[in-house]
Amino acid sequence: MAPTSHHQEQRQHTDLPAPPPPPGVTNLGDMQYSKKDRVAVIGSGNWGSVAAKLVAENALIYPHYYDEVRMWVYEEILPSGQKLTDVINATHENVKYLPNIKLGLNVVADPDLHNAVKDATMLIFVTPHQFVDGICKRLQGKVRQDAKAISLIKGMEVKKEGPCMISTLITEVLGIECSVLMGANIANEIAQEKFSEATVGYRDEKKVADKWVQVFSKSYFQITPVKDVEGVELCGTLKNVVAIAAGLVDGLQMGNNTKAAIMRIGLREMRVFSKLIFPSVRDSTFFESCGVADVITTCLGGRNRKVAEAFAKHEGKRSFDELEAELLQGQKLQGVSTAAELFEVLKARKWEDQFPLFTTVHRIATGELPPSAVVEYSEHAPSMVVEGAAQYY
Ligand SMILES: NC(=O)c1ccc[n+]([C@@H]2O[C@H](COP(=O)([O-])OP(=O)(O)OC[C@H]3O[C@@H](n4cnc5c(N)ncnc54)[C@H](O)[C@@H]3O)[C@@H](O)[C@H]2O)c1
Ligand SMILES: O=P(O)(O)OC[C@H](O)CO
Repeated sequence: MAPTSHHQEQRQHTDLPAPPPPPGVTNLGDMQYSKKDRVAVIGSGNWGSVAAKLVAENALIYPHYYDEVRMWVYEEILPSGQKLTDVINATHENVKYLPNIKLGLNVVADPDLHNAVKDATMLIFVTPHQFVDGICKRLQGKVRQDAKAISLIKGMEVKKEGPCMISTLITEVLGIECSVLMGANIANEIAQEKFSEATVGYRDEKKVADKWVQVFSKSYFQITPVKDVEGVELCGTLKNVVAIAAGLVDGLQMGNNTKAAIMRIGLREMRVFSKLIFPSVRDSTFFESCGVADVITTCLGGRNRKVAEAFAKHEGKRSFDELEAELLQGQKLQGVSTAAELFEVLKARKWEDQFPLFTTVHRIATGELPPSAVVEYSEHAPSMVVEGAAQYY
């Protein structure tokens, strides 16, 4: 049965004038007051829960949002025998994926995907990337055609014709516009309201980007809109492969200089790959939170780094899948599958030599190379430049 909202009495400030726009937002135009928006979050993992907390707080502050934020939960039974959704709705905490953080009384966990998105005008997609295709297919014909979407998902799909970004997949399957939000955003830190930044990538309409900026912004979470969906999304996607390399370096105890070198080489491959695939990608995007800042934070403190460190410590004898299950308890890595997807693209285009770090990470993850190979390719790199790429180095 679909859950109901218990929190109407919790709404605050609805009779007050709207607060000033957040930093970076110049003009919300008439969209700010013309109709109420209903926000739904599709996904409820570590970052999904934080996203729900952020938007639910803002939904109570701004009068032009409905209070209730529905969060679709992939239902599971906890060791206590209770359903995760029941526990979230009773305690207002995602005890499995974001323990000890209150999500807000207006976040309603809903295991029914169709009900979760019903009447929503703003759809936030935030699941591990491997599940989004199936979720979108289930949502076909079930979302409002005037709804706007945003993807917080760091990952991509590979189709016959090449890489397909998740925002594109959402647009293709659901027929609605999709922006992206990426950045140096380790979820647990934002949940604790520690200052950080993010980047919204949008395609055409700045007005739409401004709405997304508004609904996510807090004084401790500052967002810059950038008209470069592909650049922002590729940054968020590819940095997970660099994070695996950084974790291997940590596991091999190679020190800070080596790790900094891996981060630099990784950022360079991110930029070259992005620009070869989408020449419209802007250089400046790599200097936003979604670019260099996310590479840094993910290589210092992310889950991909953590699991790759353990993989190297075990000399590749325990698989990433096994270590992921043991170390992350249900949370998902994106870097290993992204390395495989990336490798498919590189192989199809005969670009493997052009991207030695990306290629080597994949070969290490599959057991073809030992973890130490992460630093054993770079002497070959400069001479290998495919046509069109030289300009990006
Ligand atoms: N956690 C972070 O710090 C962080 C920060 C920024 C971006 N991201 C990105 O956000 C996306 C979502 O990550 P997360 O951290 O919210 O999730 P997570 O890794 O914490 O949790 C995994 C989620 O997948 C769900 N799930 C498991 N099997 C499923 C299935 N078959 N179908 C659908 N869902 C299933 C689980 O219920 C859980 O909600 C990823 O692309 C990630 O890269 C994460
Ligand atoms: O924990 P990771 O490695 O999935 O990274 C989390 C975020 O993407 C960091 O911005």
